[in-house]
Amino acid sequence: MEQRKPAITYRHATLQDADATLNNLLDLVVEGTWDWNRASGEVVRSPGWYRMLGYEVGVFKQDVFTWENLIHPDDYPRVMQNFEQFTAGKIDHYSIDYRCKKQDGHYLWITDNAQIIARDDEGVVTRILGAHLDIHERKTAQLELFEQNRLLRADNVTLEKLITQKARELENRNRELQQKIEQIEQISNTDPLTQIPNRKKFEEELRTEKSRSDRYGHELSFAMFDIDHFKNINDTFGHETGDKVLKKLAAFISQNIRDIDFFGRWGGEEFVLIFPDVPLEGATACAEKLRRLIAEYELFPGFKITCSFGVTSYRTGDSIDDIFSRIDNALYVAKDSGRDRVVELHVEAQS
Ligand SMILES: Nc1nc2c(ncn2[C@@H]2O[C@H](COP(=O)(O)OP(=O)(O)OP(=O)(O)O)[C@@H](O)[C@H]2O)c(=O)[nH]1
Repeated sequence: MEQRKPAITYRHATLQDADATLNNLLDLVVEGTWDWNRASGEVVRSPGWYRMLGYEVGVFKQDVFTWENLIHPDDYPRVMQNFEQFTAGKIDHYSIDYRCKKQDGHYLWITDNAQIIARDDEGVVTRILGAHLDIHERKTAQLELFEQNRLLRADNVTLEKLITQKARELENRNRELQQKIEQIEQISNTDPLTQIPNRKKFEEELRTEKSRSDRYGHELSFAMFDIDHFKNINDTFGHETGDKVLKKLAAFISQNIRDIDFFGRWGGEEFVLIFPDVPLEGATACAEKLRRLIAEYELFPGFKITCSFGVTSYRTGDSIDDIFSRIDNALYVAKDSGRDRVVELHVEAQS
């Protein structure tokens, strides 16, 4: 039978060119190669070998200890035994899965394949070529499956128990997710400076209370207040002090309202209050109490502020714009008539 000649794919003018082709091809088709030479004691490793484990190329000494130090301690005896049997000619093939330490400290499952390519006159191995392949995903999936099968087969673990365990894990995961969702919701509803509800949350709350009032015919009132001459505070003491004033005031108001009242920051130096189940007169009295408390409160030693309030109540069929137009007018009148006062605007006053 005629012998098939190997096809000659490459012709190189120099050995250097041939080396370059070989190295580039190796880097393309195998993830990491190694080449052990007994005479020099060196192990030459390809760039892919370093990259697979996340190390900078060439960072290690080119000796066998580098390799031995990276093998997972649980796999080490098995790998060494296999390697010795291979070099002693007791097994024909060297192909073994084990874990190698990556730069980030985690371990990567690899398959290590090797071939003896030179022996001396006495038959002692003098050169071995090998290649590492990343099998991490496949191996970890396989091990998890083995573990589940093992648990299933174990006398004390029934399928039912395994399902219960998985269900519990899922429950914990769901609880964590729920907590994350609540945290995100909390952040999106809170004013970052004062840590009280923001305008978005206020508008949501307003819609809810409006529907509740429509449904049950409950009274519903609102107040908006604004710090007097706040611009002067910023201009005189600086923006940072202005921020501290806003924070202190927000905390102070929060402590002086009922739990069911809603208090939020509308924006800038304006704040809003919702008084569910309270008629206009009640809201005005509450605003008056707050106005007085603020005027008496020393935010910093010797430092006081005043606020102007606009108050109105809800009339069935009012739109949010109607409510705001009234409350804005009331606040405008409070400012225009000298500040540090509460002005209420009856529904009839608008109609
Ligand atoms: N420090 C600080 N200042 C703010 C913030 N938001 C708005 N301001 C300032 O609040 C000031 C509001 O000024 P004006 O609207 O003129 O009102 P005012 O000086 O309080 O005067 P009246 O309301 O008429 O009594 C502006 O100088 C804004 O820059 C904030 O978050 N921090």
